[in-house]
Amino acid sequence: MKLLKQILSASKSTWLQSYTRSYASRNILKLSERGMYQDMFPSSAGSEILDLLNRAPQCVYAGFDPTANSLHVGNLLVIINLLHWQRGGHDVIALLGGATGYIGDPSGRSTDRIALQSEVIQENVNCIKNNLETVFENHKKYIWTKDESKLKPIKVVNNESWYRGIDSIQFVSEIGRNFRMGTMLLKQSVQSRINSEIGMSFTEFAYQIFQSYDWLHLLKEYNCRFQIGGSDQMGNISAGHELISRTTKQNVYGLTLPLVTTEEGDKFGKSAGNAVWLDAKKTSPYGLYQFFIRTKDSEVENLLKLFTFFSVGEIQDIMFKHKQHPEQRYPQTCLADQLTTLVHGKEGLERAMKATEAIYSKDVKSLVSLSSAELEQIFENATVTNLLLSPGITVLELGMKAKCFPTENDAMRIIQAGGFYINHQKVKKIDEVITQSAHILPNLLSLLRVGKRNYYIVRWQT
Ligand SMILES: Nc1ncnc2c1ncn2[C@@H]1O[C@H](COP(=O)(O)OP(=O)(O)OP(=O)(O)O)[C@@H](O)[C@H]1O
Ligand SMILES: N[C@@H](Cc1ccc(O)cc1)C(=O)O
Repeated sequence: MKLLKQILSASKSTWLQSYTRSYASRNILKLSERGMYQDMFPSSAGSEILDLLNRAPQCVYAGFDPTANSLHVGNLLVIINLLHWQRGGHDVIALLGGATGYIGDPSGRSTDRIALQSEVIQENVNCIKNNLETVFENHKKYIWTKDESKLKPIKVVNNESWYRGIDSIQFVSEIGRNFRMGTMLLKQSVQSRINSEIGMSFTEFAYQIFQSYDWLHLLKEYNCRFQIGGSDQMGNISAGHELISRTTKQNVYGLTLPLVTTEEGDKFGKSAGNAVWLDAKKTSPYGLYQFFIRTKDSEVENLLKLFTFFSVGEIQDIMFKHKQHPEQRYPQTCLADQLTTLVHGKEGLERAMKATEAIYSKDVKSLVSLSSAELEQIFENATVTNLLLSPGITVLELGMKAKCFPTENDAMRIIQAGGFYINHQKVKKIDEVITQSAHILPNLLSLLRVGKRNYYIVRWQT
């Protein structure tokens, strides 16, 4: 019983003992009026939780497995919920699954995950840590309008740090004993897999034990009584609740959030291949901004409630304004502005606005300040060609070399009819000579357009 005794007697760390400040609203359950919660565990614990929240600041955690080198918009909802806890004066822990990343959470998956190499896991842990810290920092800097010192810093922990020293025989013998096979088998994540043709590995079956032990560890170390996660985490959260009930006298609680889905109803996930990423190298600030700008009118109020820090009253005002002038897409702009700022800071928002202008303003000035990577990201469907700037090359030759036209006849007809643009400027003369000063941007690129929206990028080699 050494392992259990050790963990049960661990001293509470000091950062949780400084409950001196008082906050106006600690009641995190109030967020249910914004549609923030899907489920609560135990389901009858509402008044108990309310009592605890009102009595003193609490500690909450959410975990993120390093299955990719960036978090995404689905995870962002979990982060935003953590931020609400922080704003309410509570202690927030973000757990990086440096150990659980080797095991693989079966929740919501139809097949076993491919095992990741340790260098990949390490790299992913670093990237996700960076995502989390950036969002919390941007929130403090740009969105939280009150006294900065009132936000307690988040604590980022990696579960690899406590599994490293644990003996596997001792773990199975002491912790495994508290799990009943029948209960484990009944979990949705197991049921959906066990009867399938491919089945499920023991490794993934055992995942719930590790997430449960994490919670027990955090409870002992930091008095962490709350765990949040997407609704696919309910099975793991209830397993943790059971382990803690069996081994301690303490009550703990889980809250799950609705899953953010695509229009087709699929969960946005790291490994599902449809993610909108928080890392600017994977989804540019412009891409993130546009993702929220494209929100349908029928969904935008919902997303404002879930993803922003506007009060319910402010959201009603925004929607009222929208009813007067729906064509202005005001709620979508509020959503995109706040979330781009949260993820990429003010500078990221400026980059996104600059890119939007580059596409919609049709002014050459809007292209001049963009880097080559930015231009290629904005016009992501454009064909990119590398060309040598040979003296005397004409508009017609350029159009052909950049693969803008199928035949020379088409090229001549379209250019002379006014359907060809270089850097947003119409060019009609097929024999006009291309020069660096007139047709090439300072970043040695030219943006060609045929018709309204067929873009081609030329990277010039001089
Ligand atoms: N689309 C989503 N909507 C809401 N929460 C989500 C969504 N995707 C993930 N989460 C939540 O984010 C937390 C971290 O999840 P995790 O790191 O495993 O990401 P994931 O995207 O689900 O990864 P994977 O696709 O590899 O399973 C979990 O609580 C999970 O439920
Ligand atoms: N299982 C979670 C991540 C997680 C990992 C460890 C934990 O202790 C908690 C949560 C997921 O895949 O979404």
